[in-house]
Amino acid sequence: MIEVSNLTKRFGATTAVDDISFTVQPGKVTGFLGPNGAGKTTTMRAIAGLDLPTAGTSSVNGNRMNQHAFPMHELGVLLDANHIHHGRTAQAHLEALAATHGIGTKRVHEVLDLTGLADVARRRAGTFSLGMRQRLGIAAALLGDPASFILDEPINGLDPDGVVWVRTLLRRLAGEGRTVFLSSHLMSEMAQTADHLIVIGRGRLITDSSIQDVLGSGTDQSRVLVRATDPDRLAEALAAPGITVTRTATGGLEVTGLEAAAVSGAAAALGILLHELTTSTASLEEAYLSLTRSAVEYQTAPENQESTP
Ligand SMILES: Nc1ncnc2c1ncn2[C@@H]1O[C@H](COP(=O)(O)OP(=O)(O)OP(=O)(O)O)[C@@H](O)[C@H]1O
Repeated sequence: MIEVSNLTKRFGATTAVDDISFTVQPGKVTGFLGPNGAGKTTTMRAIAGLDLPTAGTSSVNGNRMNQHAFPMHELGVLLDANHIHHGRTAQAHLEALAATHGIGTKRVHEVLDLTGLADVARRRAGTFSLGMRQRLGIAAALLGDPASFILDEPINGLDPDGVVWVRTLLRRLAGEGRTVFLSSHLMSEMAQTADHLIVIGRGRLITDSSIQDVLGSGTDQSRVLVRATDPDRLAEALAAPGITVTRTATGGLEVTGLEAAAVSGAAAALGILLHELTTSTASLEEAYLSLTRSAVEYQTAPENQESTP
């Protein structure tokens, strides 16, 4: 379990993390989201004991990181895949790390196998692609067989096979009862991997909820997409307070405020045939954008925004 209590971190005049508190539960994959500069990396570095907070505390498996005798057995950390000795082979890099904790070569070979790096174990890490460095970083995080993990953008640079592999690995680690905390900007991937989400913006906590709750908060309602033989008559019949019916560019109808069954019932009563009836819920991306709209530090102007003279 990872616990963060009233954590604040300032860099000079910049407050990177502003009095945030949350708990990352074991047995789940928890996603950590926020716009650029929101304070995710700073929070993760503080949890890992790499930076001292200005105020507040964090603990991993019940203790502060600097109180653990063997940190690698408590927390697997991937913060920067480039933080490797480029002249060392992958195997030598892992062996050097393992030696600091009395971990044997057998475990080094196990994690090389687990991360698909066995064939390149004797290549210098400096020649690795970003994806291979990510795998090496994950291998290092796994070395101590820890109960908790923090991973900053672990799928950055991975090919589709690698992305699926990380997803499967993280789900398995959570399934074994471990605590898994990861950041990513890839919403579609987060939606498939995480059970729970912590969202921050400008250093403050915005949301600490299950992924279902976050999805439910993104738009007011689900939408029903309809394709029918007589869309105009159907639209007229569906019109009522609280219900919006709009025409789509391809001649269908998008209905909010009504369940799919009610739409098909109205169509049947009028003898209108339906070619398509689909309920679409908000994507995680929509939900996330709506949650963080006011917390985006580096915002691009909407494409259709007119410039003021
Ligand atoms: N060592 C540092 N010195 C000064 N300012 C820093 C330092 N590290 C982070 N910051 C600032 O703290 C804020 C939070 O940065 P942080 O890297 O934690 O955000 P993030 O959410 O991880 O962003 P991104 O998604 O872009 O990686 C930013 O304004 C950043 O410029």
